[in-house]
Amino acid sequence: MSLTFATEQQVAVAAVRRACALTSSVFNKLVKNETLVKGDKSPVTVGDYSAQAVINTILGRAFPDDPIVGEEDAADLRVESGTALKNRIVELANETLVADLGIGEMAEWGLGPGQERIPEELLDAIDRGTYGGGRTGRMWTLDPIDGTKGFLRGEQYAVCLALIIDSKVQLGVMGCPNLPVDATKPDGPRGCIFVAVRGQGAHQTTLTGADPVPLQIPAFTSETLNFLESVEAAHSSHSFNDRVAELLAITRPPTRMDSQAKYCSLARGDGAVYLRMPTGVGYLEKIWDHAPGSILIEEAGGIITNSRGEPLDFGLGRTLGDNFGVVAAGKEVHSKVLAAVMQANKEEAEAKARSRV
Ligand SMILES: Nc1ncnc2c1ncn2[C@@H]1O[C@H](COP(=O)(O)O)[C@@H](OP(=O)(O)O)[C@H]1O
Ligand SMILES: [Mg+2]
Ligand SMILES: [Mg+2]
Ligand SMILES: [Mg+2]
Repeated sequence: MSLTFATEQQVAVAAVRRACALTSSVFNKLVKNETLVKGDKSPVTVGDYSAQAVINTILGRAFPDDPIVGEEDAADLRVESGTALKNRIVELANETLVADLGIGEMAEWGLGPGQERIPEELLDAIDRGTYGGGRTGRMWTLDPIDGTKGFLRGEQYAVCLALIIDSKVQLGVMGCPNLPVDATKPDGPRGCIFVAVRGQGAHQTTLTGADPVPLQIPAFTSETLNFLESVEAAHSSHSFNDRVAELLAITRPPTRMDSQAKYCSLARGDGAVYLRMPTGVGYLEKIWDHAPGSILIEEAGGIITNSRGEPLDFGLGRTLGDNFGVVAAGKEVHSKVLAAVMQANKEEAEAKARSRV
């Protein structure tokens, strides 16, 4: 393991880039009967599974001793009723793995012509992601498609991968195939990769790795402040954000966007604040939904905490534990937003107490 994580970065970028090519082509071919419904009711597509199969295959070859905390598992594909879906996933994953080597890619990562896997190997690759996480050791965390709902709508989603060592995120790589390269040109070229390495900063490239741009969260004035928030009202409280915006006298409307593309947009200054407060249904946030985004924000000069001002804890297992939400913003803005979040929380608690008497 090198301290600069040069190899890890190279492997992670290659894996995310291949997965982005796969998900883009799946979107174009996606048909309804290839969409399952998991226990949590989120749509799990052939894209989620095959992207996890590809990335875990690459990680398994490059770093055979590293465990992976991945969102998906292959249980539904190992039963009779999952056969058709499994066959489609095997075909797609293999198509992606055998594509010609690109710049910075190595055949020993299981890539290139002739590197087809048998179905069992690909299902096992998906199940490499069942690691439980924890306080110590080196592990990867993967969300093969974050923002599945955005993906299905043809809007924003992200392929998200992070390396965690002893509970601290050291490397984050996110691929956003539908994100405009330049937010001021929404109809311009799309598709970006975001990379952050602890202590080494953050940058964005195109999906092919071209045009690297270092990322630094810019300063915002009270007139330019705005929120980034989930499209899905079930994932974070829109009304809470409205109240915080009111307390901060924010006039610009929020930008709604699925997935960790919100962290990417924040890191390059497309929006000023990412606020994700729980909706009160007891949902625990997952580490793969925040690990790469959190290091991107920190390396772009920002701060990310929960609504109590505490750092997110990536050492608790597959989840972030008790859900006190997420507040991410540039350094100066973060403290102001946090104060307003605490005020809004206090108001909510008081209103609740009043309704009880
Ligand atoms: N009740 C809930 N509260 C918060 N997040 C939730 C949730 N139900 C699902 N999610 C998570 O929200 C993620 C999407 O976030 P966003 O709203 O920012 O796009 C989902 O990731 P997946 O799409 O990878 O399943 C899922 O992990
Ligand atoms: Mg999901
Ligand atoms: Mg997710
Ligand atoms: Mg996902």
